[in-house]
Amino acid sequence: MKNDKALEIKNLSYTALSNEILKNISCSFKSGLFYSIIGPNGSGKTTLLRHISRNLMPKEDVIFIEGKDVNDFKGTDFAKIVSYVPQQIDSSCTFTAFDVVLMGRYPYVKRFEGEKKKDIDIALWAMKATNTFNIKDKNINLLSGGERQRVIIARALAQQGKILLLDEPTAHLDIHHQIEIMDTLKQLNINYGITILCVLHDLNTACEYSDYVVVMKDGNIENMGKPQEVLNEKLIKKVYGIDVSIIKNPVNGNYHIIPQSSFKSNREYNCG
Ligand SMILES: Nc1ncnc2c1ncn2[C@@H]1O[C@H](COP(=O)(O)OP(=O)(O)OP(=O)(O)O)[C@@H](O)[C@H]1O
Repeated sequence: MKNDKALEIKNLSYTALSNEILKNISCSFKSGLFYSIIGPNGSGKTTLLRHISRNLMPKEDVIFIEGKDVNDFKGTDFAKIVSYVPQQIDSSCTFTAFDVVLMGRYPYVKRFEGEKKKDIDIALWAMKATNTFNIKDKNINLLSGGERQRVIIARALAQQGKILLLDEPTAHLDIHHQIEIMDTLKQLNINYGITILCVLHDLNTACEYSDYVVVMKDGNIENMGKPQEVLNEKLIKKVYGIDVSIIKNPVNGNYHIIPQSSFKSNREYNCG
């Protein structure tokens, strides 16, 4: 149901090797909305996603999915709700792209039964949605970084979770595929009501696609809210230490952030 709490975090802290990486984080995410998690390198974004996805098991009574402690889910039940696209992809296997996407169906496949036609159809749908259908028979090792990234996103889609976590999903992609993947994620968010939490570095992409942004700094949530309400010059200076100008995107009227570099090129550009 739209705007119900899909996910709630209460006082999440995490220390590793004496580093306090997450500092008493509390926040909640409404169902069916698109959230971007932004912040400087090392601010704790990946560590936060790894806790939500149970890659780092949180303590009890800290992270709740639809009101239930994530510790209380069986593995396959959790995987039917939450899918995770990590930043680093293990490509040491020798499977085809299609095999990898079909693995996303593992929570639904009963032991000794194998995949059914429905699983295969959903895997093929996920490949079409991510524009990877044409490379379905290729060995995953032979794909480019961007192609592999799209296959991994397809695998997460095939899992059909209500909550999709993505860690820099466009990091290896060219500009065409960046837009294609972000548009696909937004369509899934709108058409299927999937709640999306997506770590992004590009502030303008975050502005374009997100209902809310979560701004992290030094293991804390510095601010959380609608992009145009949160991402002002003062906050960006505080969090990233840079000056920016904010204008209206002349094409669609959206908020657009322009970083101010102190470097001035001698080259002349004819911008016609
Ligand atoms: N297991 C660990 N042991 C020690 N330090 C860690 C561990 N995992 C993460 N860190 C540190 O915690 C901090 C936050 O890391 P994290 O990967 O969550 O940041 P991030 O915001 O995702 O960064 P980036 O934008 O560079 O991907 C970093 O300083 C990192 O070195």
